[in-house]
Amino acid sequence: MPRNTLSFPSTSATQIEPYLPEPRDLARPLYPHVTLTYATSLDANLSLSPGVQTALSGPQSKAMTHFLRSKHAAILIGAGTAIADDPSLNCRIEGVGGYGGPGLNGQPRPVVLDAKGRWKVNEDNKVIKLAKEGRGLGPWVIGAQDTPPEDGRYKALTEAGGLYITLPTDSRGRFDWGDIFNILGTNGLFSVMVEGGGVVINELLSPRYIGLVDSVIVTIAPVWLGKDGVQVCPEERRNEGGVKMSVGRLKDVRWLPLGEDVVLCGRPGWQ
Ligand SMILES: NC(=O)C1=CN([C@@H]2O[C@H](COP(=O)(O)OP(=O)(O)OC[C@H]3O[C@@H](n4cnc5c(N)ncnc54)[C@H](O)[C@@H]3O)[C@@H](O)[C@H]2O)C=CC1
Ligand SMILES: Nc1nc(O)c(N)c(N[C@@H]2O[C@H](COP(=O)(O)O)[C@@H](O)[C@H]2O)n1
Repeated sequence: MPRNTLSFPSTSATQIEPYLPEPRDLARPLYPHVTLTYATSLDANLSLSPGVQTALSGPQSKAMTHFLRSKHAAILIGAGTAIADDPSLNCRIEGVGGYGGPGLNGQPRPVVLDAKGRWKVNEDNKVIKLAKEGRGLGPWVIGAQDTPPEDGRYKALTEAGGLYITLPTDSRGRFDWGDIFNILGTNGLFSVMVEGGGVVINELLSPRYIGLVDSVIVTIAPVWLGKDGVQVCPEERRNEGGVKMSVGRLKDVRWLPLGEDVVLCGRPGWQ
C-alpha cells in the first residue's frame, strides 16, 4: 500500500454525514449535489498570495477533506488553483482504490475550469501521474467552445483517461455555473465537491449562484495571513433601497473541532 494514507475517525464522520450527498437525489436526477469546501485563515485568506500554495489544514482536518473527497463523484477547482498548487486531487484515505482498496473505488473525478486555456497540462502534473499509476482518475478540463485545445496540450489529459469538455461563455468569458453543474450531472457525476480557489468560491457565494450549493464545509485554521492574500470576500449585496446588507448567513450550522482547527458545516440560507 502507498505510504502517507490518511484515516478519519467514524465519530467525526458521523458529525459531517448530514451535509454529504445522498446516494442519488431523485427530485433532480441529472443535477449533482454541490458541496462548497475550503480552508481559511482567521483573516479569510485561502493563501498568502495569488499563486502561492499555503498549508492551512492540520492533519485531522486534512483527513476530513480526504473523507469528503471519498464521498463525492467529482472534485472541482479553477485553473488558478491548478496552476498554483499542481494538486493531486485524489483521495488518500486508507481503503479507497489505489490506497489499499480495489480499482479506483472512492476516487473522485478531478474537474478543472479553464475557459482561457491557461493550465498547461502535461505528464509532469501530479494529477496526471497519479491517474497513470492507478491512484486517481484522469482529470476533466472544461474549456470554452471558441478556444479549442492546442494539439499536444491535452495529449497528456486523454492518455491519463481524462476528457476535454466545452461550454459556451458569456461576454466576460465566464461559464454559467448552472451549465457547469448540469454538464457534470448529465455525464454521471452526481455529487461535486468544489474546493476553490478564490474566484470560484467568491462566485458561488454570490446571491446569483448560492442556490446551486447544497452544503458548505469550511476549515478554519488558527493563523492570520495578512494583506494581499487570496481572500474569501464575495461581492457586496444591497437591498432595493441601496442599503448594504449581509451577503448571507448559513443555517443548520454545526462546529466540529478537529485538532487545532475547527470545521464549520452549514447550508446556504439566503435567497
Ligand atoms: N485554502 C484552500 O482551501 C484553497 C486555496 N487555494 C488557493 O487559491 C489560490 C488560487 O485561487 P484563484 O487565483 O482565485 O483561482 P481559482 O482557482 O479560483 O481559478 C480562477 C480561474 O478559474 C477559471 N474559472 C473560474 N470560474 C470560472 C467561470 N465561472 N467561468 C470560466 N472560468 C472560470 C478562470 O480561468 C479563472 O481565472 C491559490 O493560491 C491556491 O493555493 C485554492 C483552493 C483551496
Ligand atoms: N483543505 C485544504 N486545506 C489546505 O490547507 C489547503 N491548502 C487546501 N487546498 C486545496 O487542496 C488542494 C491540494 O490537494 P492535494 O493535497 O494536492 O490533493 C489544492 O489544490 C486546493 O484545492 N485544502
